[in-house]
Amino acid sequence: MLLLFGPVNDPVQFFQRHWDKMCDDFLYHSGSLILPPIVLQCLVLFDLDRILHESDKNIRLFGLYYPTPDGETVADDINRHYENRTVSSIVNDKLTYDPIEMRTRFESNFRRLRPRQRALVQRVVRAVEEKQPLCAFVDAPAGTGKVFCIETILAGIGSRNGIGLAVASSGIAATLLTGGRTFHSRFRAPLKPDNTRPFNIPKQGDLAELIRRADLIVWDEAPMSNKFHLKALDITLRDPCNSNLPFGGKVLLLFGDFRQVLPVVKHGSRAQQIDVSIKMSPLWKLFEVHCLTENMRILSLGDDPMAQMYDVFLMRIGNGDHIHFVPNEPAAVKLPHEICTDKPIRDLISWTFEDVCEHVGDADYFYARLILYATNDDAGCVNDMVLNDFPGEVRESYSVDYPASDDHELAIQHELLNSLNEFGLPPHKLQLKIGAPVMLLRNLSPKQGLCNGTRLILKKIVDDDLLEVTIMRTSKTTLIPKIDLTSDGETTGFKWNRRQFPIRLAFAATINKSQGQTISRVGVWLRKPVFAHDQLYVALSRVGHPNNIRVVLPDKKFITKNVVYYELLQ
Ligand SMILES: Nc1ncnc2c1ncn2[C@@H]1O[C@H](COP(=O)(O)OP(=O)(O)OP(=O)(O)O)[C@@H](O)[C@H]1O
Repeated sequence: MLLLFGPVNDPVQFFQRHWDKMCDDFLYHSGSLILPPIVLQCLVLFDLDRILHESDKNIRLFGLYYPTPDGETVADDINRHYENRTVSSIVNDKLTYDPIEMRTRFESNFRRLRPRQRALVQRVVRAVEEKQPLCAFVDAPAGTGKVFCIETILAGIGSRNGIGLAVASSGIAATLLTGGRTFHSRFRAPLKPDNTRPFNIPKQGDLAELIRRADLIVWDEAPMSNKFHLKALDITLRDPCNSNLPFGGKVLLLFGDFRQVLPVVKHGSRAQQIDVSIKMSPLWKLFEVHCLTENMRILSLGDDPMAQMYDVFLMRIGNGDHIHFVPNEPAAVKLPHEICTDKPIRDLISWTFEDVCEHVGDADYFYARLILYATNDDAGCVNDMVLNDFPGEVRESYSVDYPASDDHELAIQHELLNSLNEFGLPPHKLQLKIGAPVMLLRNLSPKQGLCNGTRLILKKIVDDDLLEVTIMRTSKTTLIPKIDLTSDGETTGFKWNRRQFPIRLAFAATINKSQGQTISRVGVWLRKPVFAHDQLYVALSRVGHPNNIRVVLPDKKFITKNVVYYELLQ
């Protein structure tokens, strides 16, 4: 992580000083065998190289080389021996599951599938068994069992010793899938989409081998991605698969909901936003569409009429079915008074974070609670208010800000940079308290579940450059270093860096950040109304029952705006 994101000025010296602290695993596995330091160094370098490859980097880029010419081969041989591998490590990683356990999971889930879920799973498993190409899109509104179906399909493939690659457009969604990776990291896709070039995957490399051997590719939250990425994936898969069929003849399964956040087009018009949707891709016509319609979260509540009514209401919000809401105001919607209040934000904070002082550091408590707002202007304000009431001493971390170029004229503008509070960057003056929730702002290690949007609990400030945190969803403890985050330079006209912990407080977050997260108690602060497609639906659908949500609106009639791009929902 330090090499990828951190301020390690001299990686070679850093390695020489610390390599011996990184070889505990190898010493443990070597048992009675004594490995000389030079071999241990090779093993550490080999492991580093493997980790860097996940981010499309390698040790040589950091000036690190094996101490002997055959170091890499020696390390690979030893690793293969320990792990009993016969194929490349990247493929091996995908084959480490137990097929018997997979069969048990598949059979247990399969019995519970609802009719539409079952039809989908059977269709996919049959295509894989018969090696038939398949392109399918699964329209899955919130709670209809998308993750449940994906996991069932992956278990079915795993039970036959097959390989299923699970990717997602966002880091958060990737962490919910077994072996999930972001689409960008798995396929080495550039952030700026280009539909004319394949992704950078050499045909003879490990990744190409993995793609060739994969029986299935599942892509969750596909509607959040740009149509050019779909096209580039098509071109990319044909080469390693030696096939001219679309997507190399693979079984490709896209999951998602067009009622959710769309691909980002900065300052884009409605037409531009719609145009980049995968639905506008010429490839879209190849996809057969399956619909999951039963909200399993609501079904699990039993025969609860309020939950059922809330489900119907949510679908109307998502589909922009406003006709009966506010006559003559197509973008306006009157929210039910049961979920609304015009009381001050302080009341919303007390309701959402009830008895917060008794839950300092309580991961389950904070995982279940979040306040959402629509615009970035409101960022910080709610977080600061809650932090004020939160017990404990305020700890401050100041960033070091500097222009990305060496231009001396720019170099004197530190104070100006310190004063900027750009979206996606942590603040210059980061105020924290031990036991408070924070949110990660970068995909540090999707494999460890450290993604942009991952919520954490701050456990300890180890020193000025390191935080000890607990990942809320898994309760695992990990370390977060200070890293260099680059601003896109939109405000300043030039790019600049901020060296800071890549986090923000997470009592409150934007609606967009909450996508894909199930939260038990949600406060929505709509001081300013939503501005993007189906943001209101995303906010309201985080919960399955009206008792678990409170919306603060400035309008006493509880009328607010709902933005829906109907073209994408047809
Ligand atoms: N057929 C099923 N039988 C029993 N439980 C199910 C079934 N399908 C889904 N569930 C359960 O319903 C809940 C919601 O399912 P899941 O998380 O898969 O939905 P989702 O569509 O991914 O939701 P979201 O997009 O809101 O995160 C989960 O607790 C899941 O285990």
